[in-house]
Amino acid sequence: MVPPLALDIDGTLTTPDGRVDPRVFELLPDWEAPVALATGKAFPYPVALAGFLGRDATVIAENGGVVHVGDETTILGDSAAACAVIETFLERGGDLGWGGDETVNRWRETEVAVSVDADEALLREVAAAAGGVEVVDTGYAFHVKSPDVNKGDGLVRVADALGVDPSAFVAIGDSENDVSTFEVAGDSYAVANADEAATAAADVVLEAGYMDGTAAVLEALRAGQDP
Ligand SMILES: O=C(O)COP(=O)(O)O
Ligand SMILES: [Mg+2]
Repeated sequence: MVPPLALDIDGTLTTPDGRVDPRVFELLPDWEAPVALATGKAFPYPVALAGFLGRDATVIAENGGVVHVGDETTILGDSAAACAVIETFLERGGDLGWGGDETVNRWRETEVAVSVDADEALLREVAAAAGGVEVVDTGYAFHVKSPDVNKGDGLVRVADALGVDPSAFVAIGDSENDVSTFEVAGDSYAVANADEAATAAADVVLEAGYMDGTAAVLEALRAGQDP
């Protein structure tokens, strides 16, 4: 029997150049246990991925700000403090770095994502002065979010709704926004490209990066082996 999964998306189910690795579509559609997609991306992205996998949308989005399980969506984060920080950041000459009519934040409900090419020092200075927010660096974006939500708490909520012990989950991820998931899941794996925080928090650091690492874990679990 395979375990339930908590899977990060960027850096974990993707290739180094940011594509969804095709093995995602071989390994996950028929996974015979819940698969929670736990991501910093805005809510529609993991919902779409789950849909294209032919699976129920079991989703922790926006770093835990939005959780969807069964037929219920719960908004846990509050974007007010993050939006105030972004307003000041922009007033002080900062730029989100996504270009014109960007789609990174268009459907984001509880936090604001800023490009890794943006002025990090200014963003952190404004965030620290305002308080009530944290800046999380996923390697793909800086997320200005409420410190009161995270993927791990989202996973507890998902597990409760599914009637599964959170420690039954196997988690795989690559960055500091996965640390809370690793703390909740029974077994945690950091892919080889993981940042320092994820590497330190994981039970196991994989030899292979991106989906090469993730696929190795999933294939072993499917074969009933210890990854
Ligand atoms: O949205 C990001 O910055 C990273 O997304 P991830 O949590 O799926 O890696
Ligand atoms: Mg990631």
